[in-house]
Amino acid sequence: MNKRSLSPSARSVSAVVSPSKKPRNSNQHDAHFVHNKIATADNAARVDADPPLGKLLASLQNPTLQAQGSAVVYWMRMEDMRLSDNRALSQASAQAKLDGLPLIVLFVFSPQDYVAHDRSARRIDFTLRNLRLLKYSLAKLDIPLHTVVHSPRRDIPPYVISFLQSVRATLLFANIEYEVDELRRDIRVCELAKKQGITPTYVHDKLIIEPGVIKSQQGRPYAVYSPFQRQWLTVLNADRDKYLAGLPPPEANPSSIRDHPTYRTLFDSPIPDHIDGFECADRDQMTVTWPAGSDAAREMLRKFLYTKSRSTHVGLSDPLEGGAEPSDKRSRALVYKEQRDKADRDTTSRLSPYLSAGVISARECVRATLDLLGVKNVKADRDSGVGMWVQEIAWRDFYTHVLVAFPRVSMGRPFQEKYADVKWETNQAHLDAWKEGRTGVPIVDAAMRQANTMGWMHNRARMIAAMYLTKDLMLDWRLGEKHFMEQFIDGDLASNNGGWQWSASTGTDPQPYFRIFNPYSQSEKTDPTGDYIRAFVPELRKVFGKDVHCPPPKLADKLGYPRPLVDHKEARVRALRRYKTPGSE
Ligand SMILES: Cc1cc2nc3c(=O)[nH]c(=O)nc-3n(C[C@H](O)[C@H](O)[C@H](O)COP(=O)(O)OP(=O)(O)OC[C@H]3O[C@@H](n4cnc5c(N)ncnc54)[C@H](O)[C@@H]3O)c2cc1C
Repeated sequence: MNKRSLSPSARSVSAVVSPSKKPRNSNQHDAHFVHNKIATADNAARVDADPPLGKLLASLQNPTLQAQGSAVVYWMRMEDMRLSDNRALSQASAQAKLDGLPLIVLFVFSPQDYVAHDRSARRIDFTLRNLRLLKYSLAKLDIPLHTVVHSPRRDIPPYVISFLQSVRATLLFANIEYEVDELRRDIRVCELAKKQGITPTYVHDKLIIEPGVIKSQQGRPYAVYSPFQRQWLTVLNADRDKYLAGLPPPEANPSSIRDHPTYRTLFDSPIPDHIDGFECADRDQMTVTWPAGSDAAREMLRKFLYTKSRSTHVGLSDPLEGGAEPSDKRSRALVYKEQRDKADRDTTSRLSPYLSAGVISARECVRATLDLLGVKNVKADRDSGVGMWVQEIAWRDFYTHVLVAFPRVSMGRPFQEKYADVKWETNQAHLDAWKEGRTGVPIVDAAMRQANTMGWMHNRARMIAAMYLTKDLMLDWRLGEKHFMEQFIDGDLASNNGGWQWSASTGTDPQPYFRIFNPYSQSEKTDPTGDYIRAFVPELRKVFGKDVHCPPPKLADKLGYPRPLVDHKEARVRALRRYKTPGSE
C-alpha cells in the first residue's frame, strides 16, 4: 500500500476525523516515522493514470546478460510464506539446479512498512511463527534463510542489492507484491540491479489470475464484480493447467554449503522473538486459534471440505482439534451457500490468515474443490456451496485487480470521488465504543469483541460492523479500515479496503448508499440462535429469544449492557441526507 508521502499536501486520516491516539505501533526504529494517509485527488489521479505495476513489468523487459554468480537468491515476502506451490521459489530453485549453484532465501523485516500498512502485532507474530517453521524445513534441505530487520524502508532496495553482492549472487527471484509502496520499492530494486549486473525476476503468485488479464470488451479493468467473475471463470477454465498448476518445493542444496566460508553463517541468522513495537500480547491464544504452517492450513482446508460446522468453534478454539464429523453431504463446503452468512458456527473455512500470508496458495484451495467434486472444470456458480466458495476466492482476486488498476483506493481516496466530501462526524467517544464493542447494538458489539479476542471476524459481521460505523455513527470509513488492519491476523490491504469501501458505498461495485443495513434484522439472520452474541458479549449470556438481538432498555440497564449510542432510524435518515448531497449536514 502506498499511503505515505504521497504529496506535501497529503493529510493524515486522524486530522480529518478527530485527534487520534499515539500510533500503537510506533517503535524504536520508527520513532519519527510519520506516514500520511490521504492523498490529494490530483495525486491519486496521477498514480491511477500510470499504475506502478506496469512500470515494474516494463523494467523487467530486456534484461542484460550477466556473468554467472555463485548463488541464487529468493527474496521471500510476507505474502508467500510456504515452500510448495510457490512460483518464485520454485523458479529460483530450478535455476539454481540448472546453474549448479546454491539457493539462498532472504527475508527482510521492515518495521516502517508495518507502520505504514497498519500491520497488526498478530499478523507480524504470525509471520514470525511461520518463518520459524520455514527455517526448520529449509535447513533440512541445506537452504539458509537469512533474516534482517531493516529501517528506514527507503534503503531496502540498496540493502537487497548489497546482500546479493555479499553472497556473490547475480540472480534474484521474488513474487510480486501489488501494493503501491512495494511496487515502487521493486522498481527501484530493478534500477539498482541493472547497474550492478544483477538480473531480477518478479513473478505473479498471489492470485489465481494475475492482474491485467481480465478486461472488459473495451479493454478496461472491471470495476464491477459480476462480469469480472464471469470472465475470470471463463479464462480460468480455458487454461486451467496454467492457472492451477501446482509446483514442487525447492530441491536441496549440496550439503557442502554448510562448510562454505560465506554461506555457512547465513544458517545462524535468528528469527526474532518479536519486532519492536509489534509485541503480540495474546500470542499464546493466537498460537492455538491460528496454528502456523502449511500443514495446519491444509488440515483446516480438509476439515472445511469434508466435515460439518461446529457450534463449539465460534470463538477462541483449536481449529485442528478433532470432533468434526466427516460428512460427505453436509460438509461446510457443500452447504456453504446456505450457511456461510451464519456467524453462530464455524460455517466458513477460516483460511483467510493463511491465504493472506500465503501459507497456503489460492491455487491449492481451488484444486481441492475439484477433488471434492471429482470434476475437471472449476465451478463458481451461485447454485452450489462449493461454487459460492470459489466465488469468494474470486472476490479476493477482484479486489487485488482493483488495487492494481486503481491504486487510488490504497491512497486513502474513495474510488468514487463524488463521495470525497461526505460529511463525517467527529466523535472520539463513539469511535472508542465501536472499537471496544460498547455500542449497545449486540451484533455490532459481538463482532467487534470477536475481532478483539480472535484477531478475526466472520465476513457478515465485518459488513455489519463496517456499515454501522459509517452509516449509523457516520464516522469516516478510513478509521475503520485502519482499526481492522491493526486488529486482524488476516489483514490484507486489497480485501480490507474493498470490504470497507463496499460497506461505506464509496468503492467499486459498492452497496448503494440508500441500502443501509438494519443491524437488528441483520442480527436475526446472522445469529439465529443468538450463540454468537452470547459467546462474545457476556453481559447478555443469559438472554435468549429476540431480546438478545435488541435488549429492552430496562433489561440492558439491569445487566450492565450499554444503551444504543444512536437511534438507527434517525441515523439512517442522516446518512441518506449526507450521501445524497455530499458536503451537506
Ligand atoms: C469491512 C471488511 C474488511 C475485510 N478485511 C479483510 C482482510 O483484511 N483480509 C481478508 O482476507 N479478508 C477481508 N475481508 C473479506 C472477508 O470478510 C474475509 O476474507 C473472510 O471473512 C475470511 O473468512 P474465511 O477465511 O472463513 O472465508 P471463506 O468464506 O471461507 O472464504 C474463503 C476465502 O475467500 C476470500 N474471501 C472471502 N470473502 C471475501 C471478500 N468479501 N473479499 C475478498 N476475499 C474474500 C478469503 O481469502 C477467504 O479466506 C473483509 C471484508 C469486509 C466486509
